Amino acid sequence: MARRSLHLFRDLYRSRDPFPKPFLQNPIATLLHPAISSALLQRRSHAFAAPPPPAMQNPKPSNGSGDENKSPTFHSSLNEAEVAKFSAIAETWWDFEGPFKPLHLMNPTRISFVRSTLCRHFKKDPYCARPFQGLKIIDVGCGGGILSEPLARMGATVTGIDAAEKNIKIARIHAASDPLTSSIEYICTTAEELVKGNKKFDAVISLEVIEHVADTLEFCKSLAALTAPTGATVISTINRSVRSYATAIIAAEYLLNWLPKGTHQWSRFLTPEELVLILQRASISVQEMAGFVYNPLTGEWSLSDDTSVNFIVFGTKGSE
Ligand SMILES: C[S@@+](CC[C@H](N)C(=O)[O-])C[C@H]1O[C@@H](n2cnc3c(N)ncnc32)[C@H](O)[C@@H]1O
Ligand SMILES: [Mg+2]
Repeated sequence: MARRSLHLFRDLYRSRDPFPKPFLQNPIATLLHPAISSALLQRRSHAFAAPPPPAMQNPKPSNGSGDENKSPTFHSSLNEAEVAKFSAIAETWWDFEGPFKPLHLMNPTRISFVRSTLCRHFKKDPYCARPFQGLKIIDVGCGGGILSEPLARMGATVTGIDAAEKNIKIARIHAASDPLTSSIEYICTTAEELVKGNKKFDAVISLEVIEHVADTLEFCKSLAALTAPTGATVISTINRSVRSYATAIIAAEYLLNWLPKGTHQWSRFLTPEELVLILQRASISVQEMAGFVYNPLTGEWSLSDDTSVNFIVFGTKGSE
């Protein structure tokens, strides 16, 4: 790996492209190069921009006011190849021993972060049964509804959106079996499409999605546009660190077979600093951050200060 890194450095300085693709895929080279973070930000914002999205199967959302044309234009952050990966295994969303087992195991921990940060922000009692009563929350990239359902059980009015129609179908069927979750509105669309309908939510939550989009800045701008002026945005993802290469890719995909091989591309991960900067550019200021750590002895996840692999951020609009 070290030798490969040296070759990549040599190629880097000979190349006209300041960051050739193999360089971006090499963890050691990336960590060693001081300018890599800002270059990656630039590259993610511009060079990786996706082609125009295919027409979604649902009609464009509309608030009926007829002023859709006044809303800002957001380019699609959709990466169709990434969405296809999830569509291919849509039937397994609610198989607790299947490819989404890590998300099921992580769910109580991430819900506890969401619950405490949102309750603090919206001055709700975190100890009552339905602390999110009265809040409109959107789960962007909801998959089969692993997060949407507990949000609804905690009293929120939930909208779940996902770019894959198959995921939405599974989510609808699963939610329909429980009166507490059957009110969830599931739509096959992207955040960018929904922005065109001038929709606003008290909280915009997108967990484990940003590492699968084509343009992180556009994606965050769409999340910001969906967030009400006094609302909150929560995002979780995986850090681009040597540890994440070893655990989230080598161990999870190749040694333990927790995830299908190729689920994640290490170069698409964001460091916490990069995510904070991107959100800042999208007018969201990060107020709280936590890491998730896995205990292999108990098989449980917990919140931690260690953000070296999985982490989650809570932000608010503007400079609040
Ligand atoms: C790793 S799964 C996370 C699912 C869910 N957020 C959770 O944590 O339980 C990523 C999901 O994001 C969806 N997705 C990826 N890019 C998207 C985009 N640009 N817009 C909407 N959904 C997207 C995929 O189809 C997939 O269901
Ligand atoms: Mg992921």
